[in-house]
Amino acid sequence: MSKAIAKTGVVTAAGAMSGTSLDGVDVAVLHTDGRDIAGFGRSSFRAYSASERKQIAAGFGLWAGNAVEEAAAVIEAAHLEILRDFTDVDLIGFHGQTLAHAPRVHGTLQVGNGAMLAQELGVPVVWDFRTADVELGGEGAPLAPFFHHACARYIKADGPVAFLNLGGVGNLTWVDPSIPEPHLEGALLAFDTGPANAPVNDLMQERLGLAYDKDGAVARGGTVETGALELFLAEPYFARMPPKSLDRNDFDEIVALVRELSDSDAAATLTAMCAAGVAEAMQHCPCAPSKVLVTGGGRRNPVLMQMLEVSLDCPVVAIEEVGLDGDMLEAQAFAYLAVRVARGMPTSCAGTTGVRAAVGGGTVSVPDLTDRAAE
Ligand SMILES: Nc1ncnc2c1ncn2[C@@H]1O[C@H](COP(=O)(O)OP(=O)(O)OP(=O)(O)O)[C@@H](O)[C@H]1O
Ligand SMILES: CC(=O)N[C@H]1[C@@H]2OC[C@@H](O2)[C@@H](O)[C@@H]1O[C@H](C)C(=O)O
Repeated sequence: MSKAIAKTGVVTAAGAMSGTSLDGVDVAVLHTDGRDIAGFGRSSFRAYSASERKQIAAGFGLWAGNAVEEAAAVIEAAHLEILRDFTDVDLIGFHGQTLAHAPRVHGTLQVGNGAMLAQELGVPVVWDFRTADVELGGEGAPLAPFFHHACARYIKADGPVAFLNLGGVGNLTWVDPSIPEPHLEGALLAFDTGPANAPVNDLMQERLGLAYDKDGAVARGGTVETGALELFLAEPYFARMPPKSLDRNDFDEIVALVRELSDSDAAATLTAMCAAGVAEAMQHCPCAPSKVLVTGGGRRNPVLMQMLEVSLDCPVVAIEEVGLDGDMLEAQAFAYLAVRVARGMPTSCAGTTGVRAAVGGGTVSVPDLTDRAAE
């Protein structure tokens, strides 16, 4: 006996996301038919301990081996813990943890076994969202854009808007909500903008033993070193046309560009690099969006937000201004994508990952409840 997923109508899904900054697992509930947002449900966050963070980070950049298996075990245990509180949903979208991402060379690796989670939780789990896209020639990321299209319609945006996620890595989605499905390739342009908070976090950890530059307190007193900023913008990534995506550690060496600088000048310069990457990215938008809606932890950094306001030609606001939740948007996205995968709807297209045809990636694991029914 297995638990089937309804083929039509609004269902309730929970999305679980563990992002590149390794702060913890976000879980958020969404009511949707896979096309429109019918409503938002509750959400929760489960932080990683310092030792869990260390074990997961030991797997960064690796594709197999003990460190990867250990990281996967930590991811699975943390997700089981938080998701036990969400077994009343119809299905779960489980992103897992990206350990390595090199779509044109090796592929993409998100660890955590969704089939095991489905069996343990007794709820269907959709997982491994990125592999199919990469196998068909796509970047495998970003995948939130189809959800951004639904969000733009939900907030009744009357023209193009942009969603900017500032986590460890930055990603931008330009959306024209007036172009409906099934023509999303003309409605969306999305790609990673460059490093966002990851280099600042690494600097804070290395020099001050801090997890991040809270409220931009260190960067605030600093001066941006323009020479380092120019070297950063000369990186070939910025000359590439989208679609394009990044691994968390692709820009590791940029921390070296600020090695000689004081703590505050270095923090200011790395923060300015994040903003400059976004400014470069905006030039690719088919037309200017009316607003840039910022999600992810970077929206809490006033120094970064001010740099963005100065360097972009349109208003930049935290996404709460339009009534959405900037901490949970990615978790909600994977709830939305799970429903689409379960219903055979596409989750990426040429404008989002560069994949040639619209594809629906993901594995659906339905628990076998035979033993439970007999109990
Ligand atoms: N008050 C704050 N001041 C400055 N920076 C902050 C603040 N709050 C959060 N951040 C930054 O945001 C980061 C977390 O962002 P977020 O949770 O969006 O990342 P993520 O989802 O793990 O990453 P990604 O989207 O790349 O997968 C923190 O590591 C920190 O750098
Ligand atoms: C390979 C991978 O996990 N990429 C993440 C990462 O974190 C931010 C950025 O890089 C984005 O491309 C993506 O995540 C979001 C949720 C996405 O797929 O839309």
